[in-house]
Amino acid sequence: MNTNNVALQVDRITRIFSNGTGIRGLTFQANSQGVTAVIGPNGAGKTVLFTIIAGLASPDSGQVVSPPGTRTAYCPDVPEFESWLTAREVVENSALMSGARSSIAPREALRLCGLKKVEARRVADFSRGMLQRLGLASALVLDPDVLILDEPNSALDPIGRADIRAVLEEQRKHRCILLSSHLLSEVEHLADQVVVLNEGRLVSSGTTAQLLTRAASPTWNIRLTSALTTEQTRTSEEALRSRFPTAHIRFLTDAICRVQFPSFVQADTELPRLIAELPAPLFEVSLQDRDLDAAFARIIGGTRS
Ligand SMILES: Nc1ncnc2c1ncn2[C@@H]1O[C@H](COP(=O)(O)OP(=O)(O)OP(=O)(O)O)[C@@H](O)[C@H]1O
Repeated sequence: MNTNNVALQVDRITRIFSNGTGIRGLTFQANSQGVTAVIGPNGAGKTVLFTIIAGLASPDSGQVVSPPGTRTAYCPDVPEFESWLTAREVVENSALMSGARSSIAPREALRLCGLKKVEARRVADFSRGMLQRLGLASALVLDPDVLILDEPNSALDPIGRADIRAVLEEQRKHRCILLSSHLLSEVEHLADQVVVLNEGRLVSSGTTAQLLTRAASPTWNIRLTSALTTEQTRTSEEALRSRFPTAHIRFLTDAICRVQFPSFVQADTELPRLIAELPAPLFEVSLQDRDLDAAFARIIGGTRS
């Protein structure tokens, strides 16, 4: 393994439960700085994978390799704490457990995670969102090289999500962050690398841009400056379909033509030619569904058994 920039090498990890579910032969690596997101539908195997990487469970086979001395912290989706402790005591205890001088002091971690005002409150009255913030604060003071966050924003309101995103944007510069999330817009903002699991298998991985390009069957709406007659849309559709046989071409209205190409590569060469052959001048061209949700649906849709 090239240890220079790699914090984590997940090597053919398999864990199968007696009911046949689990994870199978997962292999990927994560860099020392940056965010690797693991995404997948419910039951895909994200939590099983994370607990193995964190050393809380053992795989049936395969291994997780990290440089010697790597410190790992794992934060479950809704962490549990002793209910009689205050938020500050929880984070201070966590800092004590780290046994090392952390680069983030407890009070700073509480502030970063938006808990300064409630640091003296007992966690018994904390909401799920506040517990998620507290879980992250407790993990940060451990100063981990690998920070594993299982759905860190599942219980957060939009302000909470923005707060945590800002914390992770800063923390990604210092450590390897491994996170899972069903909020793909958050993943798209944060992740340098995305690993897609489905039914326990790795079905795709790469940068967000690579995933979007690979999974895409890109579609454009082409709006014309003037409306066509019914006869014009019919003959134009026929002519374009015979000139561009691999594209799906359909007039949605008398002034909007929808075109879908099998790949971006093909669209790069064919879309300008197709626009030049339309029977009226162009008003605008807009790319449809260019987000991770759409790519994810296509990746998962294409692998469901
Ligand atoms: N202790 C266990 N015993 C039996 N099956 C288990 C156990 N833990 C997990 N599984 C199964 O392994 C599969 C993966 O579960 P996991 O919790 O990792 O999914 P996930 O991707 O985290 O899902 P979600 O998005 O719903 O949190 C599921 O089918 C689950 O039922």
